[in-house]
Amino acid sequence: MTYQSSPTILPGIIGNAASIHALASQIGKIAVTDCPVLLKGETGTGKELFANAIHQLSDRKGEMIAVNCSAIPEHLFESLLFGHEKGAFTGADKNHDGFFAQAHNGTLFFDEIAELPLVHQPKLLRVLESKYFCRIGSSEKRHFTGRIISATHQNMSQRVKDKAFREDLFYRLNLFELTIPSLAQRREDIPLLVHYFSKQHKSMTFSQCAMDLFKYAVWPGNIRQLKNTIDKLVILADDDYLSAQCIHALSVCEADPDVLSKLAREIIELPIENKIKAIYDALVEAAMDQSGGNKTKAATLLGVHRKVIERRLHQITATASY
Ligand SMILES: Nc1ncnc2c1ncn2[C@@H]1O[C@H](COP(=O)(O)OP(=O)(O)OP(=O)(O)O)[C@@H](O)[C@H]1O
Repeated sequence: MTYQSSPTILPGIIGNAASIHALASQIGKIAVTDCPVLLKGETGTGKELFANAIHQLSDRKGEMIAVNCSAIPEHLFESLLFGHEKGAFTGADKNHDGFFAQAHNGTLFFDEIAELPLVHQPKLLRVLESKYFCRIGSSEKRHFTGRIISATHQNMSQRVKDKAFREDLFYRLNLFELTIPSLAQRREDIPLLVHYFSKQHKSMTFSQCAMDLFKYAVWPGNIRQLKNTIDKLVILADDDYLSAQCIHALSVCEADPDVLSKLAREIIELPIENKIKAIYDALVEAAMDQSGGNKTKAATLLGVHRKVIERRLHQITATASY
């Protein structure tokens, strides 16, 4: 199964699912404004990549500064965000720009925003409302010119209900709230992504069964997990052809137990004239997969002449290449 190109729908983002097109269209309109954006989505769905795309499409001259809110040491919070003056505290031996200054005319990306400790939330709110901040040890007001994008995999409304997140800050951050779909919600993009990630190492061919396995596997880590799986598979592969059997042997991903019923459902939904062809193709692909790509062995498995397999594979390849 080969693909000639991987549609880049936004800078660095691969996808062709309707949900991703809808998101890209919204982002095209939002990116050019100064409005804060809250990106929601499961881990590994690409929230940071989308934040980057928004930054790049915004034409902002400054950099995007990414801050992981769950990893900021409590005692360094103010110094890291606001910066400090030389001599402001023991160890402050020179002036230091914090994240607000570093994101001058750029974007300040707060990853894992739900993890921002309650005690620090009013400090962030104050900058968002006033657009000004002061370095520690100075009363000079500095203008914050960056744009705020934040991201979370948590249910923010629930965090607000639980009093773990301030409601006023939440409403400041989520002027635009965008949800990145999970991989399970955009399974049709899996072949594109598999091809894109494998091509970063070398050109590989995947059997249809291998693709079906990826398409219906369980991906709790979403695109990050898919990428890591493909990286591992391509590095460990003995040649440039990967069958479902090789993937099973390396046990790199967990198959969805419902895979057969999902495939059957897809075939059932096809128009009547395509049903038999789809079953026939699936059988040829399965036989090729089981025989490790050997046409003679695949023909023996199906009880047909080798030429039947060759003809069918030729037709499948002609329609699958795009
Ligand atoms: N649509 C995509 N096209 C290409 N690569 C993608 C896409 N989405 C995600 N990735 C890749 O998947 C990995 C995870 O993406 P990213 O770090 O942006 O996810 P995240 O949602 O921010 O994760 P977390 O919630 O764990 O911080 C990265 O290697 C990224 O390049």
